[in-house]
Amino acid sequence: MNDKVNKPQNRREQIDQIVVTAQQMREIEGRIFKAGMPVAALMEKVALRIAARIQSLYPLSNRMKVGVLVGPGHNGGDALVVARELHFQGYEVLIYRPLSKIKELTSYHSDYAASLGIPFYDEIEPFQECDLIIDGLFGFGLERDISGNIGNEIALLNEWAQPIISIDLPSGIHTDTGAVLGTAIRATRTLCLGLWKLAFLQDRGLEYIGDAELIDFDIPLTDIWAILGKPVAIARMTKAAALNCLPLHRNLLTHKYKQGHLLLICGSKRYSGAAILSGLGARASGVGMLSIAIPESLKPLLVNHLPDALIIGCAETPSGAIADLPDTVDLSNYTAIASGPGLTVDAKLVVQSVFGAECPLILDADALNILAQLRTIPTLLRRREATVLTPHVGEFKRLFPDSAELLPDRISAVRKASQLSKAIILLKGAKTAIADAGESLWLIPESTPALARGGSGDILTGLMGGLIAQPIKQQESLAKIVATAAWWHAQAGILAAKERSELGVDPLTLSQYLIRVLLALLN
Ligand SMILES: NC(=O)C1=CN([C@@H]2O[C@H](COP(=O)(O)OP(=O)(O)OC[C@H]3O[C@@H](n4cnc5c(N)ncnc54)[C@H](O)[C@@H]3O)[C@@H](O)[C@H]2O)[C@@H](O)CC1
Ligand SMILES: Nc1ncnc2c1ncn2[C@@H]1O[C@H](COP(=O)(O)OP(=O)(O)O)[C@@H](O)[C@H]1O
Ligand SMILES: [K+]
Repeated sequence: MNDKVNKPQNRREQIDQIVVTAQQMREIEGRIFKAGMPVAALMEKVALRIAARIQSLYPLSNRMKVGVLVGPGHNGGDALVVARELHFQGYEVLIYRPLSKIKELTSYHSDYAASLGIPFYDEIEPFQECDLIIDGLFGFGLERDISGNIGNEIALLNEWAQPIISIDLPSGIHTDTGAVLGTAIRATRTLCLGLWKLAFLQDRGLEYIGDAELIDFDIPLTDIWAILGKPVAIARMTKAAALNCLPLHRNLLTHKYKQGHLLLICGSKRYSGAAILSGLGARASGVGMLSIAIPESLKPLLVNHLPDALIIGCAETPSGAIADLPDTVDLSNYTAIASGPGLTVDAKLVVQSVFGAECPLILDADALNILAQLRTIPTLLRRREATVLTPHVGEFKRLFPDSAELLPDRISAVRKASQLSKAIILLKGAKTAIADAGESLWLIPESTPALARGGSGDILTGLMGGLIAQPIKQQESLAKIVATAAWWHAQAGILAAKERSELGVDPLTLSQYLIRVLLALLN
């Protein structure tokens, strides 16, 4: 079983971890062309794979009318090759080509398609009859807003019911930020070509991208590393990447204190459930020892739910928040501390008291609000050990008002905040992003809106604390372990949603699916 964990990654596993900007994609392609690959040959190869995929998704039935939207660049060129192939396979094809000034290679394909008798149109109206639309208007070459008539025609097209497959990117979506440039195609599915573009990992463009899949066209890994460096600065957290950071196999001679000791500081009279949920998340991590500091009056409740945890009753403020940790607590006993869920901002003293701890510190929820009151950046810069912050966008804005100006470009915003504060920051969302002070950036590519539910973040805090507390392979960075926790959490959500529907993923259920994610990996 250990062999499974240590096995070298195959090409597809490596490709799946890579994310590029438009500029990087251009440079990588540039190397391929410079090495001798003809541009036309590459276009043919890519487009044949796209055509094959489209045929498997939409097999030819008696009547299948396909509308192909063709832009002025090589995205349009790809679309024309697809149009030609589908025509030869017996699909009824029509082409919308709104711009007459087009690149040379694209114009050759355009001439040939026309010579075959495929009809061309410069208005969208006739395409309402189509069973399927293929969007090859713009790919990663789109630099300015789509304007004028094309914009209006896209808006009209978006109101129709037939499926739309976008080639490379939905036309109108910015390759790096996911922003809508004027108007954009709302695709049912997008076939991303060669390497994942950044837009697929930004929340903003997701509603336009639809289902996303990668069409590999054998870009040599050496050309990728030559442009991106190795290890890459921005990576997608996939199963293959997570494998090394999960505590799947224990040392035979281990004992409980060797498996990490997490201190969770959470809960208040007002929010007692948050303490339970964080505790359940931590328990699922398999951490050797779990201590939970909570207001004294919650002790019976916590013992009831987590009999395995060491419950530390703390003095309470008049509002029922933790006033301070008891003198008997020695912070040097823990391998990680996680604080925040359910604390309320009245627990200011206790949050302040853990800043001096010499182990990784994870701050979430109210601990983040308290941090913002204490002045985020100077406070974090005084920390000697690593700090991990797990804000959602609202908390992020309170913590880092200056970096938040970069929103909705979440990736740039989280990276800047991390550089300024030297903390590892996990910005929650549909595509959660984890930045490590400019060192690395991890993105969680798969998740489910089923997780958008009060309390699911509390599970994540406990799980992450428990994972960080454990002895993970030394060469793995803390940011990668944080990203692994987020991956694990998201996978549990996906699995639970599959079996119980998106409404069936309450946080308690979510905590029970965490272990099933590991079981699936082991089997
Ligand atoms: N070389 C090849 O054959 C390959 C082609 N690929 C395809 O090529 C695409 C990139 O091709 P290009 O660099 O030609 O770029 P695009 O086809 O994405 O579009 C750029 C073209 O649109 C024009 N343009 C940009 N913004 C506009 C606007 N707002 N209104 C009107 N015109 C505008 C530009 O002047 C340029 O002619 C990829 O997305 C992909 O589909 C690659 O993925 C694979 C290899
Ligand atoms: N639309 C979505 N798609 C996928 N995951 C989501 C979505 N919305 C929220 N999440 C995830 O759900 C969790 C919510 O956490 P948080 O906002 O802290 O909630 P709470 O504090 O109530 O527990 C985060 O892990 C976040 O990434
Ligand atoms: K496109």
